[in-house]
Amino acid sequence: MDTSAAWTALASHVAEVPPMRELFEHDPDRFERFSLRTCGILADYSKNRITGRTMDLLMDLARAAGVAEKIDAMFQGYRINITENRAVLHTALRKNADEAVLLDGKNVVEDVHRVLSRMDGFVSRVRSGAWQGFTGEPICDVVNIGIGGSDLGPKMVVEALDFYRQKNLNFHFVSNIDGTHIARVLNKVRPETTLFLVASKTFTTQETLTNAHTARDWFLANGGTRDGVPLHFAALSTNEAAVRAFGIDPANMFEFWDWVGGRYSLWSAIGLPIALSIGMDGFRELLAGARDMDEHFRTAPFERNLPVILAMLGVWYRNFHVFDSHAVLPYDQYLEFFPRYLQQADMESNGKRVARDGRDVSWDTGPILWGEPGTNGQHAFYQLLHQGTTVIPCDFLAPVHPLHEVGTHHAILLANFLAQPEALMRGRTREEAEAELSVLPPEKRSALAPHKVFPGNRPSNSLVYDRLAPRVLGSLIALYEHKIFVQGIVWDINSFDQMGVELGKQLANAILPELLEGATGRHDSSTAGLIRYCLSRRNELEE
Ligand SMILES: O=P(O)(O)OC[C@H]1O[C@](O)(CO)[C@@H](O)[C@@H]1O
Repeated sequence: MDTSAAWTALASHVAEVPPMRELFEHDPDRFERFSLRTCGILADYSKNRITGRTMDLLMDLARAAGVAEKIDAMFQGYRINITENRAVLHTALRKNADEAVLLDGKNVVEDVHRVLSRMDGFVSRVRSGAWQGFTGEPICDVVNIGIGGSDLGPKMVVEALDFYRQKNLNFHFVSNIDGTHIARVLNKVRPETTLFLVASKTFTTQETLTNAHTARDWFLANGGTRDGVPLHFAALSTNEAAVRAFGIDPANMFEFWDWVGGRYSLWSAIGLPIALSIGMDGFRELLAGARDMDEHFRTAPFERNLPVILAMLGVWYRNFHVFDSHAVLPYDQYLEFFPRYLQQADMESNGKRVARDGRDVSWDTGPILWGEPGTNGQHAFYQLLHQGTTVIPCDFLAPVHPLHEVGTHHAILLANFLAQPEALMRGRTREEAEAELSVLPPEKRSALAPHKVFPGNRPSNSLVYDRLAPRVLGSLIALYEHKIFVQGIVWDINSFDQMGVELGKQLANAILPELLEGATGRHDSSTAGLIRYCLSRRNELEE
């Protein structure tokens, strides 16, 4: 890849791009040239270190990498997850019922809509109160037990769409094996009125099964009856045998399939908490928003294709400027968990060091993704964004309209949302800093001025939508999914496995019996020393 003509051209082009301040001064139409409106989102990418030529070269690279062919292959259900020999068909989860996607000759869209209608029935019974617990009371609390993709997606969306939540239902998400997590939730709910959703694609994940057992034990120890278990436990999974073995009736299981990656699963039965919260119509709107973005991604020319543009800008910074990290900064409190959700989507997908053919890559792959809602982040880490020695490309997101009516908050929020990218781009020169300090005596002025200089030329994208609603949220999530996909193609990695999470799990499984039995096995001196310390301190603390 890094020896291709497109790559080489980009490498020598880096030095040709003038600072953004200059580019804006010379081109009053820069916003029009480098912004795009699609699927309810206005994306302004003009505050990037790009010229028209940069974008041409980036699109050449996308073409050379075979992005168009790979998009087709994904949508058609080819087994592009080569290490697991699986299709990657989360896009089929948002197809209309009259569409078809064939996998091994079977139309998977029929399966998708069969499960959607089962979800529909369940959701309306729970929401209307027709679904009753073992004492005849309706459900008030839904506890989703899952981790990774079986937690982050539904949790992020339930929180993001809390405005639309049916208010007599409360949602809780338990993921961590740290017993504190489930204990704190169980303290807040009653067995009579709680519905547990055990969400796990594989139904073998240690954290989820341990938490699910704890929940069931708590249910039975607090008045719940064995006959009541089916009224309070449902499973969201691909693994019917394991669901049965756990003791959940398959009648209470909402199915999905191995062609849905965990981090792409919120559109499947894993989205049941979302549907319970906002209703099935709302869930279908979320799917429709993703479908809008799928269509845009599948059909728009690269030059007007938002996921491709954002992906290639990311490649520009990661590979040609060697920027390590990328910040996602929603100026929308409802999107509090969006960066955390994207961490799995992006870093589990593209945190790879081996190319599809098994050879080590000689180029950088996925960045570190992180972020926090604005304006909170401004008072924490923005100092580094503006004046640190490292450059961090940012995505700023904001709604034009809030979903509340409290005072002037939204104008203040938007002012900050608009000012931060401007400040990052413009910076402040030494002359400007000195001019601001003109009231000071010259020696004080020159001592202080360097500290007030902002280098500027720091890139960002601004994404604006009308107001956070299921449809636009669906589009936003799918936008990032496809961005990640395109980058994986350019980096020639398999974005759909996650083997990097295995080794730690295996070693933890080896250490667990040592902790339980109080013995230390064969480890390096550091790990052995830590195990010995924990064992002896534990004994001392328990005495
Ligand atoms: O849904 P499951 O099978 O419990 O897996 C949970 C998570 O664990 C992983 O396999 C590894 O962390 C993720 O990819 C997945 O989302």
